[in-house]
Amino acid sequence: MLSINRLSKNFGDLKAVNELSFEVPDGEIVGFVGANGAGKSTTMRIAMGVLSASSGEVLWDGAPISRDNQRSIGYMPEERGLYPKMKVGDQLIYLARLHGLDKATAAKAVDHWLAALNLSERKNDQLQKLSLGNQQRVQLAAALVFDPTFLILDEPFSGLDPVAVEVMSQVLIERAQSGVATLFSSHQLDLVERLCDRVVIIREGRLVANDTVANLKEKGTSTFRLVTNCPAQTLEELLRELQIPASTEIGKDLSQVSLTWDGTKSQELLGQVLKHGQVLEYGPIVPSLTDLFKTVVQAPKEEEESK
Ligand SMILES: Nc1ncnc2c1ncn2[C@@H]1O[C@H](COP(=O)(O)OP(=O)(O)OP(=O)(O)O)[C@@H](O)[C@H]1O
Repeated sequence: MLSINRLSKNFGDLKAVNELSFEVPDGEIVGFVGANGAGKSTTMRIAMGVLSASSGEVLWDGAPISRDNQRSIGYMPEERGLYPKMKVGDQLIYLARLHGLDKATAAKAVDHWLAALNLSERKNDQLQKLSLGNQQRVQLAAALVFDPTFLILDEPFSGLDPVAVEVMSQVLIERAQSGVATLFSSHQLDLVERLCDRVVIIREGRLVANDTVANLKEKGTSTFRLVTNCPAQTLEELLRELQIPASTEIGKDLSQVSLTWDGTKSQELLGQVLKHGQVLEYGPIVPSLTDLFKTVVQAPKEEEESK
């Protein structure tokens, strides 16, 4: 398990990471989400020991980062970092050996990951001759080739075509199923929603949400929608009678009325509407992770609220 405990990082006056705490349990994929400059890469760099913290700590299975446990972490840095002129296969073997694999095991692992990421034919090409998307696949192979227990991936999906996204997604799901703890940052919230057990949202270095996608959606569901063929005038009378403040919209063909409201007296309204017509749609509007993210990121900050 990866534990981030009250981690802070200051760059001069800027608090890039501010008392941040969360965990990535074994076998879970945790999505790390935040606007540009929120502090995701800084947190990941500190976790990898590339950058020092101003305060707080990062623990890998209860221990601070060391040469030993660094070997069990697959890292894909934002700035990438492979050798452009080295052949794909050679650098993966080099990395696997660096992480302690013997020659034969390293060669086998490289062939396995190149095949899994559809790169076998590029094994003897220089990295720089590959397209950016394929270079990114090699970066993922580099993070995986020594069979890490943890994965820290900084925007692994950026710039990938849909096929590559699918390949990478499957790889991450399989790794999680075999017990690997994965933290990945991404701005592709549809992917985060699909892949992650848990989502950590940060804003200006601070934690604003740490929950399952399902729980976040449940908490963020505050709007109801009802569509009916009951006459608009009748519906408006019902709303007045029940004192429900709702916005109604009459369909283009005038045969349907839809309304959205905060869910007050939803059952009573449903019962009344059914006496006057058919209910064609009824229920809470479940927000997407993108909607929730916008709400969280655009919400007034606490200090502004308290002014
Ligand atoms: N070495 C540095 N020196 C000074 N400021 C830095 C340094 N590294 C990062 N920052 C600042 O820290 C803040 C957090 O940056 P960071 O790269 O962690 O954000 P991020 O969430 O990864 O953003 P993005 O989604 O754009 O990659 C930003 O304001 C950034 O400008």
